[in-house]
Amino acid sequence: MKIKEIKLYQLLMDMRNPFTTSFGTQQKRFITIVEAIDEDGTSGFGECVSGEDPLYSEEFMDSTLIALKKYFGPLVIGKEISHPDEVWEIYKPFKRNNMAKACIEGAVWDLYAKQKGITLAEALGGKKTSVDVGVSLGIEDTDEALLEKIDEKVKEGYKRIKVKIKPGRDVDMIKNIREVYPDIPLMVDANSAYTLDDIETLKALDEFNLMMIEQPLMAGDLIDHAKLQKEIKTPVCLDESIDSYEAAAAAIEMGSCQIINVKVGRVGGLTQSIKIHDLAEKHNIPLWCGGMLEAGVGRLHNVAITSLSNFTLPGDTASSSRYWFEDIITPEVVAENGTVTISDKPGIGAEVDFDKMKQYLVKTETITADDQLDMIMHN
Ligand SMILES: O=C(O)CCC(=O)c1ccccc1C(=O)O
Ligand SMILES: [Mg+2]
Repeated sequence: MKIKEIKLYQLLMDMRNPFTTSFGTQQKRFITIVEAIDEDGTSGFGECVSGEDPLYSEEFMDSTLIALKKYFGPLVIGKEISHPDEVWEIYKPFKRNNMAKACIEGAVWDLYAKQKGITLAEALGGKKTSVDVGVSLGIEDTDEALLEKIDEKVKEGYKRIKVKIKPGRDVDMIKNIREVYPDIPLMVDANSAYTLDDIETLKALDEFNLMMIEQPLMAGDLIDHAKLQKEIKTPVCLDESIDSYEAAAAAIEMGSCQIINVKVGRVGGLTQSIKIHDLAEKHNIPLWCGGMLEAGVGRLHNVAITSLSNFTLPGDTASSSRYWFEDIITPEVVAENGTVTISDKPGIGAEVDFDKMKQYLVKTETITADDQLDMIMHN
């Protein structure tokens, strides 16, 4: 394939429910959709998952938009690409900016699958035809309000419930949940809100038969996570800390976690996700696919990567309707009884609906062969 043009659609979508984590509360989501158009007219789609502000990681929507326009778009336009793995190689000299890299790479993967007439899941080497999913619930003002949400999601059949915690909204809250639901598959996500000084709190959480504690400490603190994992029996799951294949390898070797949450954008794309998948499988580290409040395109990429064999735990890819009044794809992602069926249509398996997208569109940018790489450094 040879990409002729890349279109970036920046969207602003209202969320159906406010979502609160230890970072704060959000009610709107900025999203960038990438369309990579091949010489033969086929389009592949990707979605940039960076946050609006650099709270989850260093990337944010304005930074990724610049990175896409200035580097990662021009770097692939007009190049003969025979396999999507080559995109990571092309981007290699350019450090980090993983979410920006991943969304174009994802569009190239979709394009590749469409040209081969196979599903994205098949192109990635996935064998499953459906995937199990759970749901991630934000912090609520009261435990009663959270219990109501849990009740709703348990009834909808989600395969596990994840609740966000932060200092002051942790042990008592989990105790109250466990009193009502002693047996549901339950886990917590701290988004790095604790340090080892909070070890007593984290040890107290060890008593509630949680599936895992996700990212209790700061990203980068692989050593402290290893120390923590030695002190508790609940598996530590890493999210923010696993920002590359190398970080995954280090975390596994040091015993910093027993479970990894793979987010395609965070690790730099689908090729890197597969590499982490294969390594984790070899080391008996189960995986699940995390979410970044994605619109439909990102949601379908998550479903596709979850089709790989070592994604054995339910992920965060809940139904489109949990997040959006109307998603931008047809059909939307639907979890029925906690299971999403993978479409057998080529690529991501649904149409990007430009009419639906119009209502959210803030701006469109087009990158063409005229947009040469503009750098101070020269080879
Ligand atoms: O439902 C989702 O998309 C996942 C929600 C979620 O937990 C999350 C949302 C935004 C940023 C980080 C996280 C996280 O997994 O830590
Ligand atoms: Mg997380």
